[in-house]
Amino acid sequence: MVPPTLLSTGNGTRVLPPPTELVLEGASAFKAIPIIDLAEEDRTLLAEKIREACLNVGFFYLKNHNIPSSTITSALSSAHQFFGLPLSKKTALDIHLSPSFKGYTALLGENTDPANRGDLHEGFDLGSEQEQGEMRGNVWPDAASLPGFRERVMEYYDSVLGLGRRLFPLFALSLSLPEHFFDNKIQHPAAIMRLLHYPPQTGPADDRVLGIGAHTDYECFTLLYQDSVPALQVLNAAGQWISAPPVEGTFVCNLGDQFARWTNDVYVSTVHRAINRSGRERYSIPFFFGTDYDVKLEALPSCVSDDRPPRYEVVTAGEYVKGRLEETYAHSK
Ligand SMILES: O=C(O)CCC(=O)C(=O)O
Ligand SMILES: [Fe+2]
Repeated sequence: MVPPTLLSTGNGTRVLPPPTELVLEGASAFKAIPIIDLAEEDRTLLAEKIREACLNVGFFYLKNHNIPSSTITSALSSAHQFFGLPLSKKTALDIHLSPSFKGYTALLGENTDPANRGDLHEGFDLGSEQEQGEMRGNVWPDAASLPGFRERVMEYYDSVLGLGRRLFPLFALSLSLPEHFFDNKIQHPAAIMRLLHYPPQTGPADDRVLGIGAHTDYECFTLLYQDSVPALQVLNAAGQWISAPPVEGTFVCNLGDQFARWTNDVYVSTVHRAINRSGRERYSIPFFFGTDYDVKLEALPSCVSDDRPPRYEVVTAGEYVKGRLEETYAHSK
């Protein structure tokens, strides 16, 4: 683990040293996922805890996130209702019909790990209704089938978007950047949210069919709400799958590949998967927080040093995610 890292400026203010000095090159065989308490009032300490989790694990639970439990319960029950619709109503919204990758993915319709045969979940993807970019364009079940669905789901979307916006200044501090560094890059974020349903997997295990195959996420970070059914596992540097079970009152936050590129691999985008062997239906709601479409993912100044030159070609955030989505859905076209 990383030793205490606070530097004193002599006038009482504390500044975190450049994160490049602390990189362990993915050497962490973590055994558990840390919990970060957003009620912590010392922002430097909070940023330091986030930094440690980002350098070593790439995953953390967030507690005291201030999203009302009624908003969460209502989004979860909307997911139950949506997946309970007749298959024809769901396939009418097939994600393959949408140029912006919004809508329904059937069981085995997605294959997150190319070595696998398809993922054992069904999903419903949606994005911002305000965003003006190329990825705009939600599709919805007709209001008569699911009255209030759109409103309830968008209320949840807006709340989690707000939580994501609160995290960016903390990520900035954790990277020794000015607190408001990301503000002008998340004006119209193309954040994608998914409702997911994992039926229980029974019978003999086929390692090529999992709830969701081993993968990393594409955006900056993901805020995942999982119901009370465990399934999520996170890969540590020793090649062990570490469980990330539901912890009441928390979201799981994990870093994605946009952040790994931006931080020049100083922060880790950790491989994870989900397998539902609980015997119960499982529902989860990942929210993938990417930046504005045109933001260039150029190695951040605090993440480059003589020993650590930029590792990635510069691309825009939007093109990067679009390319990854095209690959994901290509197999089932
Ligand atoms: O449902 C989960 O626990 C994980 C979902 C996930 O990893 C994803 O959708 O990228
Ligand atoms: Fe994921």
